[in-house]
Amino acid sequence: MTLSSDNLIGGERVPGAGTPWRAVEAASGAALEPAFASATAEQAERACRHAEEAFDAYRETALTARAEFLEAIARNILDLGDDLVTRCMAETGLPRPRIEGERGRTIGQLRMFAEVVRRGTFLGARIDPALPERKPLPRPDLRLRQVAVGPVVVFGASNFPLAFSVAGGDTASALAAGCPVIVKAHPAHPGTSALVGGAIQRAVAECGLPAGVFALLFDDGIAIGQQLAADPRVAAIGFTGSRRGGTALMHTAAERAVPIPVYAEMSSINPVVLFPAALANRGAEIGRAFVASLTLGSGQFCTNPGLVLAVEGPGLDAFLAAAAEALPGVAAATMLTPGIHKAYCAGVAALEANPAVTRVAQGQTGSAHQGQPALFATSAAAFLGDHRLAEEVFGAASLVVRCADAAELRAVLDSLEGQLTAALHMDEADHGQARALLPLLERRVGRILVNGFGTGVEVGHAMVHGGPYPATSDGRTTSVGSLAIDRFLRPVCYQDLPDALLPAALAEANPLGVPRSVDGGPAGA
Ligand SMILES: NC(=O)C1=CN([C@@H]2O[C@H](COP(=O)(O)OP(=O)(O)OC[C@H]3O[C@@H](n4cnc5c(N)ncnc54)[C@H](OP(=O)(O)O)[C@@H]3O)[C@@H](O)[C@H]2O)C=CC1
Ligand SMILES: O=C(O)CCC(=O)C(=O)O
Repeated sequence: MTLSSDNLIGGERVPGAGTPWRAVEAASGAALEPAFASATAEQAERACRHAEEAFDAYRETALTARAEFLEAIARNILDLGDDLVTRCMAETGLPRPRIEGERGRTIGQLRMFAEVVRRGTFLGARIDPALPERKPLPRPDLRLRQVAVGPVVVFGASNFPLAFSVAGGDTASALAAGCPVIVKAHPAHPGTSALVGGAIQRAVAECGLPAGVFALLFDDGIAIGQQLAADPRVAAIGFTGSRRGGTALMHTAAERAVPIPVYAEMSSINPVVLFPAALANRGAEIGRAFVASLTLGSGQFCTNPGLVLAVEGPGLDAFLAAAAEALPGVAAATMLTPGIHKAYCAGVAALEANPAVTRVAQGQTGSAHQGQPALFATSAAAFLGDHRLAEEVFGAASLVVRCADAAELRAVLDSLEGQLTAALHMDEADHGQARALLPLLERRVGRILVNGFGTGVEVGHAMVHGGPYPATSDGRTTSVGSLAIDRFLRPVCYQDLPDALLPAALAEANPLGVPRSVDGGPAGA
């Protein structure tokens, strides 16, 4: 399969301009063909214009047609076959099972959103029928539905080249909502992005949709992303990446003449709380499971367990001893980009240099592009006195905080910024202590899980992959699961519109057969 390096705009392949750049093979640092050229400002402008032109027609597509479009994207991605897998492996250094698994997740996610669209629940149709005889004032006929917000810009993530990238959760949920999508490809995997972008562009044509429904733009700098974020036709942004990148986009979006929402998933250290009974009963077992989660995918997950909290005692000692025994057996693994590798090494070096921190164990050393796993420990007092210890080290490094008692452990949790997840390791005898922490955890995190680790987010209807700032820019939302569609919808109320003028979802006969509430309850109740 020939790999095109063109931008995809308005149904066409459009070569970029300027100095060519190439993807880097993660394992060797060698340049990969073909050369990519960044989109021009005019091309980004054109993508926005096409998206705006496509918006009204696309947002009113029949629900079945939109669902079939999402399914066609899934099918076309699968049809890319091994070309997609091998290119993705080369660009990211991630192993085949991971890429194949991520492809399955991406396809499953698109199909889940197809089902969400078919059901029509996301339209949130509500009817308060007119009460003309009501005293002292009659009530008008009120009907509400959710409508798509407008063109959405998606920034592909470096660490999930499929599931959080060109056809990932942000794109799938925005398309499901009825929003055209413009993707700014991540320069760490442009070939993967080109292949997946082509699959979406083909699906647009096969389904007879307006060509502006999808665009893919390449850039190895921030100019195109900033331009897109500032474009008045763009209505919302989806982003997964660094805190610096996410907050820069938040600022751009807030400073526009018409500010728009940015849904950025950024940094998280995902506290793991080890309760006393669980530690006493199976501290060593938890230590081994923790090392497996810490080092999965070279730790390059925003859900990676970067902080462990426990009260001092023999159980914690057993946990640390088991982790210290397991970690040296773990090989160093290729990291996604030289930049991410460098940032990881700098984060580990800062922990090494901190006099209040001791190194518990290290994994094996590797090549110049591989990250060496590392586990550190510190006291609660030191952690509370040094905010740098709470910063994310993106990769397979974690910090154990030894607490004198439950009150100190609570104080450490209370000091944390917003997080994606908190993992609690507990046995039945720990329930009382865990219950006491739940209200605090609810304030800090998006997902609380028991006897597991946060890596490997399930794509479903009850999933929350979000959390208070800086885990995300808007803690009211999730970027994974069917609720992610709500980010790209807004409610419109129709008051006293004649039936003939109402959108089909709200017409009296309910021709779409979508679920609707009447007077706040189920229709017909
Ligand atoms: N929490 C998480 O899930 C993740 C966190 N990270 C963190 O991010 C670090 C860097 O990784 P990376 O994936 O490159 O993340 P970045 O946030 O640096 O980049 C993500 C995307 O946003 C773009 N971007 C970055 N800054 C801006 C800006 N100011 N204006 C417009 N666009 C911008 C990038 O463009 P370009 O690259 O072309 O400059 C890229 O397309 C990692 O070391 C890690 O700490 C990374 C991945 C996931
Ligand atoms: O753990 C996962 O499955 C998802 C992690 C994630 O969203 C990320 O690393 O950006």
